[in-house]
Amino acid sequence: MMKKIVDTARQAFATARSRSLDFRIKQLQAMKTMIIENDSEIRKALKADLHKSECAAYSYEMMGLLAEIELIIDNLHKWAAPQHVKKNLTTMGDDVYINYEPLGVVLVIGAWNYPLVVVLQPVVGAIAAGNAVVIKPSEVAEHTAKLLEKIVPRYLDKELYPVVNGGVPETTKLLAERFDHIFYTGNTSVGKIIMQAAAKFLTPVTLELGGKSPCYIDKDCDIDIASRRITWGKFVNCGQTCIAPDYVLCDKSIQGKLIEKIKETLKEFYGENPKESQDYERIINQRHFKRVLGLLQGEKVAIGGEHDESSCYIAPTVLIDVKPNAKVMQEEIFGPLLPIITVKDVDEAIQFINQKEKPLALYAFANDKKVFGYPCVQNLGPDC
Ligand SMILES: NC(=O)c1ccc[n+]([C@@H]2O[C@H](COP(=O)([O-])OP(=O)(O)OC[C@H]3O[C@@H](n4cnc5c(N)ncnc54)[C@H](O)[C@@H]3O)[C@@H](O)[C@H]2O)c1
Ligand SMILES: CCCCCCC=O
Repeated sequence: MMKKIVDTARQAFATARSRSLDFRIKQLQAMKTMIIENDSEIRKALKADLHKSECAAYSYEMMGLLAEIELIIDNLHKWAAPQHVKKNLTTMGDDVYINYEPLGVVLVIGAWNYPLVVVLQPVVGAIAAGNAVVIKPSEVAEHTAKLLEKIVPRYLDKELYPVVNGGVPETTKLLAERFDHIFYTGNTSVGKIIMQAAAKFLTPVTLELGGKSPCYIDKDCDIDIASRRITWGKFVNCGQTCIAPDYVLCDKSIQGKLIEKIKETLKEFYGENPKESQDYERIINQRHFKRVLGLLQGEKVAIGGEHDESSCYIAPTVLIDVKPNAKVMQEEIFGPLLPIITVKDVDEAIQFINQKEKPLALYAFANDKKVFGYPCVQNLGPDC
């Protein structure tokens, strides 16, 4: 079955219809229409999968996707045009230019945490570049996956852009086929499996993986702003965001104020009881609920800690006095737990981070223009 789907996409690509810029733009316009016409179905699916609010569904999933489609439609003719190249001694007798060619059949494998945008955004790019695309949503976000399987063929070319649903066995079978590019979003262990499968055909890959994203707060920076931005970045989508601040490193003298400010901000964002807030998401399933709860065991809770297995609810939780070798420090948390570890200065913070795996993202709140040799990230989250 997988072979048939990929062969059909390859034959459709061979007809060259996906190469025409007008065709690509029509497909992208159709995807835009699909999102707009199925707005309420999409919001329902995201609610069922992750308890996303209407506002979160639009702001974090649909808005970026629509903006990306519009940006590409507006610029595709310019971006896809051959680029002039200056001649040199070896090319002086030739017509010299760079011509952009589609790769062929692309496989897009998505993750469950932002199950619409993480799946469709790479598809948008692959269509714009003239490819056929086999679309594999995450089975973990089952409502969104089923919805994509239902609506995509109603709007897009069915042969060029098939949606394949299923779990590990189906994805494994898909990966046995030859693709011309694989775009995978998900955890690092599976990323290695994807890269191995691609290596068999020397297929190039794009791997959007996870990891730890430390946050450093200097004692002389604006704690109100830092805690507000960290609270947003950490607890949006119940901590299930690839680049969510994973843990905080700060001076002991500011820990108390930081906790107090995070508490205040949580109340403002989610009210007295986040469980009753329409704006607070849920852990995707019981397996991940148990995994996150396992990271909480034995740790000292400064805020939150409440949980309810039947609804996969874990309150926004801040942990203190966490040991550098605690379990919660060993793996990407991917849930609403925020450990705070005190350090005496930025050098100790750097040393701490360098002992661990290379961070995915690094957030620094400091008055210095540069920390860790990089420009400071000052704008995590809404500045309001
Ligand atoms: N860098 C980014 O842009 C980005 C964005 C979102 C999520 N992520 C990362 O993704 C991770 C969360 O996603 P996840 O991995 O739990 O998602 P997941 O469980 O949905 O897996 C991702 C995809 O891999 C497939 N898959 C799973 N196991 C497989 C196997 N053994 N062989 C072949 N295919 C397999 C699944 O079918 C799914 O389509 C986190 O680490 C997060 O940081 C990264
Ligand atoms: C706030 C939207 C972020 C989407 C990032 C995807 C990674 O998890």
